[in-house]
Amino acid sequence: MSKYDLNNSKVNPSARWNEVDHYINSLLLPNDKDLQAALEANAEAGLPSHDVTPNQGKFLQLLLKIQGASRVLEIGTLGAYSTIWMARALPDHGRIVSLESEPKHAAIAQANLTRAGLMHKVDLRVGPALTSLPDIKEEYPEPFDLIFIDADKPSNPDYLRWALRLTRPGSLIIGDNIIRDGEVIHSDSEDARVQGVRTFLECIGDHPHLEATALQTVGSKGYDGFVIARVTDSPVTK
Ligand SMILES: C[S@@+](CC[C@H](N)C(=O)[O-])C[C@H]1O[C@@H](n2cnc3c(N)ncnc32)[C@H](O)[C@@H]1O
Repeated sequence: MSKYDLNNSKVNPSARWNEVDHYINSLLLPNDKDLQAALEANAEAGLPSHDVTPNQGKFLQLLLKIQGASRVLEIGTLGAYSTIWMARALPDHGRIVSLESEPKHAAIAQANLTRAGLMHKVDLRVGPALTSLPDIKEEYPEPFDLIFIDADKPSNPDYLRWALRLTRPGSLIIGDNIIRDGEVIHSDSEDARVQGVRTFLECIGDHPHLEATALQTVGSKGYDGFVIARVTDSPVTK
């Protein structure tokens, strides 16, 4: 019997998800020393391993390229692993603004971005995102092409309100970690992160100018998923 036989109750399916991620990555992803160095520096500094997986980073990078994005906003930098993936997809004049509340995380992020030669494309702001966002609106009058929301989940409904102010028809808004091991379906959850994600998804679903879907994912970081919403110029029929 294969060790991956899911009918075998002794098998942990996450081992299979992990190995499939490794298989996919070995075939499709670049062997990038700066991305690897960023993960190593994050671990050495004791940062939580809450960065996107390599194949998710590549997915974000492809979305930026498909979107032709040159102005990107990220809420939740951590050690800038996702920032590096996205900054690599920007044109020469492109810019990614990344918001991080923890000074220690931001310092590691800055070192990782500097090592990767990307600091000239990144505006890294330290402080609670809800404090930084009004300044961003003042300083960046042009709408963002893509916003990646990946910080404290209870604030996701507020981040969505800001994202709608900072985008234009055609912009993409992406939210990470919205499945949460399936906990998202529990309306009576006492987890503020689950409730934040549920309200976020409900606001997206109710908004007349957002067309969206959410995908469940499995992989080396377990069972989770993301939502992708596109801002529309005319109301969406749902
Ligand atoms: C999931 S991690 C981000 C991972 C990163 N996007 C990546 O994939 O490499 C979330 C980050 O958001 C930061 N964060 C939490 N609350 C925040 C807030 N109110 N404002 C800004 N950043 C916040 C945390 O300190 C943490 O570094």
